[in-house]
Amino acid sequence: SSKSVLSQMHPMWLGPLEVPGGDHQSPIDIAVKKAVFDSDLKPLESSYDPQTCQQIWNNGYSFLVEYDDTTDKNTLKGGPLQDKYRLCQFHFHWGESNDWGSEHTVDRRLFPAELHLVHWNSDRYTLFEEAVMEENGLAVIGIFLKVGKRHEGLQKLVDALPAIRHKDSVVEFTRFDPASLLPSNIDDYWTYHGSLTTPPLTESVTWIVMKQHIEVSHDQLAVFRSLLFTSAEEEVQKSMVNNFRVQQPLRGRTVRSSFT
Ligand SMILES: NS(=O)(=O)c1ccc(O)c(NC(=O)NCCc2ccccn2)c1
Ligand SMILES: [Zn+2]
Repeated sequence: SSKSVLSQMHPMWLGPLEVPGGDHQSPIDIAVKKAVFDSDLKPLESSYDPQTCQQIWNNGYSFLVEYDDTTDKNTLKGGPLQDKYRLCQFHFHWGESNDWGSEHTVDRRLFPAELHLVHWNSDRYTLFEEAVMEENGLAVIGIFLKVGKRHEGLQKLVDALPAIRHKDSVVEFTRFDPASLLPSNIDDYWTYHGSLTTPPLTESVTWIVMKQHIEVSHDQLAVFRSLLFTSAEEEVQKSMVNNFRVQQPLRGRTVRSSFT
């Protein structure tokens, strides 16, 4: 799973840190007209097993739904990827209002939230912690959330949030199908090479940002904002909102699109 060394390495997330010398940082603004159509990009192939869903927990920065990634039961391949990647967790970033919250933007347009499905290269590495340090180590699918109709698949997750309000709270969470959160069209996406958007900010991510968003209701998103950054012991409780990083310079990178 993806917790462990990463969270110990950075006890405090002090906001959008600049990484000295990092020129492949994420997130970025996706300028649609500047994206280059690449006909070699294949359709994405994902295969997820809901039975491998294990827990949902608040890590003090977001909430994560974690999967058993000790076998090749949840795989992602195709698209821009040369190898097979294994899902380890998914999480979200969101704002205090519906006007902002996403990490990536499209022609500077902000969305109220963004879902990240985190996969690591199981053809070349044996652990997430290894892959996170390598250039071709991770593949993260980014999906924008818009406020609209209620998302039936999301509700099971929303109902679990009150049990993990505080930092470091964990509850068992089973039989959740991550595919239920994918938009109907996963063939249209942008892809570029970038980084984790939180410490350690390593430049190990092949980003795959979906053109089609998913819709969630205002009330569902409001439950995200009821989470807390702080642990139960802390006197001052802080709402978990605005847990996104600001857009980073493109530094000459090309964003490719799988569609014209
Ligand atoms: N947001 S992201 O780029 O998809 C991503 C994916 C997998 C990850 O492990 C991380 N980062 C991560 O887990 N960092 C350790 C916990 C932490 C530390 C500081 C701020 C936020 N989160 C970010
Ligand atoms: Zn993320």
